[in-house]
Amino acid sequence: MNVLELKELTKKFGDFAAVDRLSLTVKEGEIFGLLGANGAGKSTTINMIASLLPSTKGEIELMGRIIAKNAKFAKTNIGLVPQELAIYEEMTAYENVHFFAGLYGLRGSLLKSRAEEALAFTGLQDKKRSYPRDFSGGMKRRLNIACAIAHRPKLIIMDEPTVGIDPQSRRYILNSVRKLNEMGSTIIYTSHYMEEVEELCTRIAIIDHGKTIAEGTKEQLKSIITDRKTVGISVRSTEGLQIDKLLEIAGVREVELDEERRTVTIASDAEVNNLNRMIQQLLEDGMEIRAVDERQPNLETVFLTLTGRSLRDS
Ligand SMILES: Nc1ncnc2c1ncn2[C@@H]1O[C@H](COP(=O)(O)OP(=O)(O)OP(=O)(O)O)[C@@H](O)[C@H]1O
Repeated sequence: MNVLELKELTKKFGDFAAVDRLSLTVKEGEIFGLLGANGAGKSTTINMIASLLPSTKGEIELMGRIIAKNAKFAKTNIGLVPQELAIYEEMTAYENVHFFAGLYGLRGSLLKSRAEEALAFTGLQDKKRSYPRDFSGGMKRRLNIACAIAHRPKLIIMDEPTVGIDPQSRRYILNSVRKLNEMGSTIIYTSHYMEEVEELCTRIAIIDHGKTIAEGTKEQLKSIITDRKTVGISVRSTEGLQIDKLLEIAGVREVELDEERRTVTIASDAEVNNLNRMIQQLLEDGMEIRAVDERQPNLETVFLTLTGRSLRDS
């Protein structure tokens, strides 16, 4: 079953299309990754799915129903973990979850028990009477999640839930995403951390300039670039290294120099046998070579190849 289908979804701010005829399908049971650089249109897309922002054009279907015509159905079946923390500092953790679960339509004793359950799920049961102003960043993020899941939505949307938190809380959140998925929720997970998306997501859409530029499993996305190889060469010092000379070598497409890690990364056409020539050039530049490794393509390489930009720097 398709849990979510976006059909030519468009959002314009004035003349600028932040989301531009974006189509994609999320199936039941998936952890679906939306991967894109800052400003690619991820949050705008999510805000439209969560009915927080009207679309300019196109359609959003949740389990076969158009959300614009089924507002209550959409509200009770979607849980949004927004990028900006949406919790009230002057309310206790329990009161926060109770309040949001009420907004999502829960009432009475069910509301109370589900609020407790969500706090337990996020490891905050001991803190239920505490105020979020005393929480660490990671605990606030967990409370933000508890508020979005108490009503047990079919579709949980997480907009960059691990931004700015410590590694331990990040691990906790990633594990929670997996558990929620195992318990039956379909998840949409947005991030510009390629490693997270690669680790968690069963299918991924790469978004750029408001459009889906590639969609598929990790393996399918990587197979787009099987005609490329990436070689990483570590040297003792990068001083004197001539990037333009490396770029003149047959087959070489891109050269990236990391002075801090003292490595040079060379992307090249896979079928051209040019490793000897690269090494020879580095030796001519006076480099002392420490290690050479041929890297498997990852989502970062896919992104770089499709958009011409690095996910981090753009
Ligand atoms: N209310 C608005 N008015 C005008 N432009 C907007 C508005 N909201 C978003 N934009 C623009 O739309 C584009 C997409 O923004 P969006 O926040 O959806 O990107 P994103 O992929 O979520 O990025 P980030 O990772 O930084 O959250 C950006 O260029 C942004 O400046």
